[in-house]
Amino acid sequence: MSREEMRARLFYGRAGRFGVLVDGSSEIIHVMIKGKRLKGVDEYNPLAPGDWVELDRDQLIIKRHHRDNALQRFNWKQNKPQTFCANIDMVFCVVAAKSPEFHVRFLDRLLIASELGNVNPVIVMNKIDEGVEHLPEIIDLYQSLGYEFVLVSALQNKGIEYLQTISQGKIVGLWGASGVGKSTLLNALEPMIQQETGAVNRKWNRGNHTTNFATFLPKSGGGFWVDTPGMRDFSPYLVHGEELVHAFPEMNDVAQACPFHNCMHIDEQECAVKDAVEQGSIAMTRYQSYQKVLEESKSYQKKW
Ligand SMILES: Nc1nc2c(ncn2[C@@H]2O[C@H](COP(=O)(O)OP(=O)(O)OP(=O)(O)O)[C@@H](O)[C@H]2O)c(=O)[nH]1
Ligand SMILES: [Zn+2]
Repeated sequence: MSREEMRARLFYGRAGRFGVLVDGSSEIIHVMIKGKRLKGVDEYNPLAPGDWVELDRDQLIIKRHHRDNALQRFNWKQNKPQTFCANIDMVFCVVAAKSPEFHVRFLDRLLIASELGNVNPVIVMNKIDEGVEHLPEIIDLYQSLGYEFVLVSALQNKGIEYLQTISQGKIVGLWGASGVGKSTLLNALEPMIQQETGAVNRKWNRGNHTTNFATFLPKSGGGFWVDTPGMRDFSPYLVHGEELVHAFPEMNDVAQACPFHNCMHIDEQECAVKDAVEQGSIAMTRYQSYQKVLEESKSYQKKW
């Protein structure tokens, strides 16, 4: 790194202006990308909260550093991948027990995108005060896959301390469908943040991009919360169809036994994954999630 260049971390941004913290500094400065476009990056948003960037001596962003991980989806409106945040420690996949109605496929999509993005997911089921009696099988299934499944009520302050404990000092993303209670949860997790959240959002999320960007919010005791916009539909972004199987912990090993080494586990005559689904060792709902996500990715991928 030359003396003129500075490494900085991006905290928020929108409409071409980004709030960054330069290494060694404690004050956020507002900067832009040099020439408005980052070389070689063709994404809906070239930069996301959590990105490490390089600034030149005029404090213009000239480079995005390699990402260790990222939360992404495919943005159908823009026909491009969209990154919510990068370089985080874990993500809470937030679902609601009853309202909005719990959909196993939506949860799978959050998990798939977390796995594809190389971010460790924790399933957080909120609004358990509305009842979970219909859900024990679901909880069993996801626990058997190795996922942590935490039951909470943001409204009644249940399970909140546990979430605080497991996320102590970490950078934690929150994502989920619209209305599952992410904002309420964030306020329960971080009562001090309440006002600040509003202030940051008001300032940076004005206009018609309101629902599209994530923001880093400081946690008491170190680390950050990364609040993402509520989503109505959600498509994990697949660079190649082949990578999808790796997002399923229960399929990964089984797939090694498929006789065709390019097996996509869909139409092939012999397939270890399909056999496992028939035998019940892979849940049908999970396989259906696999099929759907693979199928829809074909419409934005030119070739496999
Ligand atoms: N019963 C119950 N309701 C809750 C709980 N947490 C949140 N809610 C309610 O759910 C509704 C949606 O909560 P929000 O926090 O706005 O949800 P959100 O996920 O941030 O929604 P978006 O802004 O659309 O992403 C509100 O009416 C909350 O009061 C809970 O633990 N129990
Ligand atoms: Zn197969």
